Amino acid sequence: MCSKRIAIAGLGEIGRTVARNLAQGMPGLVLSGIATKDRMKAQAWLDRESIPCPLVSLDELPGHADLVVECAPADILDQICRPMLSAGKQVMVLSASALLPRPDLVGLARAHGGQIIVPTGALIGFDAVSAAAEGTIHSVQMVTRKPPGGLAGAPYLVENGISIDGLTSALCVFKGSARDAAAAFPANVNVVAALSLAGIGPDRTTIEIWADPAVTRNCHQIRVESDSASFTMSIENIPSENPKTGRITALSVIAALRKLTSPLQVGT
Ligand SMILES: NC(=O)C1=CN([C@@H]2O[C@H](COP(=O)(O)OP(=O)(O)OC[C@H]3O[C@@H](n4cnc5c(N)ncnc54)[C@H](O)[C@@H]3O)[C@@H](O)[C@H]2O)C=CC1
Ligand SMILES: O=C([O-])CC(=O)C(=O)O
Repeated sequence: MCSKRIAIAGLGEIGRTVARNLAQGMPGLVLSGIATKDRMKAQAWLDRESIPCPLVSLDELPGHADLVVECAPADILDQICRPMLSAGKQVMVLSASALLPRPDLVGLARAHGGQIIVPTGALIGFDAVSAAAEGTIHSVQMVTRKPPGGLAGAPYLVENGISIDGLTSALCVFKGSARDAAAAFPANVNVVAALSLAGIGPDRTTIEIWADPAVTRNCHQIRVESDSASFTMSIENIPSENPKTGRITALSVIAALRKLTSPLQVGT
């Protein structure tokens, strides 16, 4: 049987870990292409890691892959998804915040037999949330606490003149819907965007975001009330070299990729 060809768009924190794992060998999957901004830097990294893989442009991805892992800046989500979905292929989307204002991409997938897969990423418990969503979920509330460096530069902070430099105690910088949070913090709370898609949608899912100098991890707490169960989940993510991104995110992608071809699937 032919292996499923997996390409990566964005060779940063997540992309490099996924590339390394695919290159080391994952049953039924093969690393087939990488699209990156800086080709020279990417080629030097591939050489150092002894990973043979073609570097391709974003519009060449459909010719090289059955599935693209999108782990690039949010503003190029469209450029990655459109060609793949129009060709009836799959995209695993990490920039979930950028997906919320683009329901047309789901329409495109539907029209052409393509698929968008949003992995659990840096969060937890999408199995329980999506199971509860088969019944009636009354509310999904999330609280995120990050070290200030994990929120630095977010558009909402800049536009509203909110300084988080030199904080000595926790500051609530945002309270509102997942939809508004995703627009306000596009590179910081993809987690709540993904959670909203698993559950009751971006307008009914709520989040508080705290800049907290007392934490060293990206901490997320979720409370779900539904007609089948009430549950509280929390995760404390160790930041990767990119302080915005928890280390577990790339591992979630690898686990989701492994499920695509595994003879045993565990979890919803
Ligand atoms: N869903 C989730 O749970 C999570 C999602 N994310 C999101 O995943 C995405 C990737 O995160 P990281 O790997 O940490 O980011 P990163 O900043 O480390 O890597 C992004 C890479 O994309 C490359 N890039 C820039 N422009 C490009 C272009 N035109 N074509 C191809 N590549 C380009 C950059 O050079 C960089 O290497 C981000 O949007 C981030 O916000 C991050 C953490 C958790
Ligand atoms: O959602 C994100 O973009 C990243 C995040 O909170 C984490 O890694 O814990």
